[in-house]
Amino acid sequence: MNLDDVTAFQQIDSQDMIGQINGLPDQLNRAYELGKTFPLPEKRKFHSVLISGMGGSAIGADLVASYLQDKISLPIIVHRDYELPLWAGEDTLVVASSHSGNTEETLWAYDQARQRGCAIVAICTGGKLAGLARKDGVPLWQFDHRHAPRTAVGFSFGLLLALFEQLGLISSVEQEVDEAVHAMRNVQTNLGIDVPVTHNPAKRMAGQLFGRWVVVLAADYLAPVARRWKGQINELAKAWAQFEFLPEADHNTLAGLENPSAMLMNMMALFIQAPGINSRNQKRIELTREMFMTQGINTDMIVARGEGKLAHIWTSLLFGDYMAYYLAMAYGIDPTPIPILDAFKSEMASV
Ligand SMILES: O=P(O)(O)OC[C@H]1O[C@](O)(CO)[C@@H](O)[C@@H]1O
Repeated sequence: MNLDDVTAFQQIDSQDMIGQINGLPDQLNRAYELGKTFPLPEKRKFHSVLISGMGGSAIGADLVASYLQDKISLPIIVHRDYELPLWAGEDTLVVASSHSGNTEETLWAYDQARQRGCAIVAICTGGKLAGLARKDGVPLWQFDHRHAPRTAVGFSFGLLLALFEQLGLISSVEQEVDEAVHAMRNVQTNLGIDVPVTHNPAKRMAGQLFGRWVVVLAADYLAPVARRWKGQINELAKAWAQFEFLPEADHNTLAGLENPSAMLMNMMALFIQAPGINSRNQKRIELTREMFMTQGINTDMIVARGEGKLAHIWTSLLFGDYMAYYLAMAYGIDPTPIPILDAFKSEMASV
């Protein structure tokens, strides 16, 4: 597929996924402002925050947790499962985050949080979770968004940020949000569908990844961005990908670069770098990449843009979203429907 053939894109992309990706800076801004208008739980003093969600509704929580690691004194745990940990109790704020409001793991966690007397906030577009929150008098943060949950990452992130601010758990990050939005708009000028391959790094990278096994590596506050890249490659391009976090990967993954050699020769390792991450981790990224190359593995580096952490997170995330979109186009695959995940959900609902 010619990655400059915009007419062919329009035929494949049945539900305007590219429109959603283009709209992410506005979405982030809107969500952050909207979150400042929503109701809070009565209790305001917590020892911990647990955010329950899956897939596209969990990744925003990962990003918030790592962005706030040096800004908040409470632990934030992202929970992608049914049973809540024993420590979750009356001093825990549980945020149930589900775009559809119908994800069974999140509804299960919501139910347990109610039984344990946790303070709860429900974030969703509707569904069962909205109904339960209304019935139970739980603060309901309902937003309007009619596309796939993974395209609502600006909402799942921006609403949580506003929640923490409203609760007084962090000081205002408005300036950083503005800077991130500005930096995203800047990088978009090189990433859009009208920008030809010769000037478009996301298209070029998609060309490199076509037919390859992909691993994305990152450290520090960019670790969840590697996870987002992996999820977007899976769900948009219907392609295999994995993520690895540094420094941990230097203590095991590196040792696995020998076998099976045929598969490793078909691998592409992507490293996400930024000037704001711990200087030892920056060094590790360079050295780890060198080790991969010495083993004969193809690599590439993505350098986050903008000044602050939030801009780094969002510019590198946005690059990944465009790249995954172009990879879907290269494979000739509609990036929005995820039939196998839907079929699996129905199967689970029937047993
Ligand atoms: O945000 P929801 O509606 O809870 O869905 C969670 C995840 O489930 C999926 O629909 C697939 O199972 C993902 O696309 C989504 O991110």
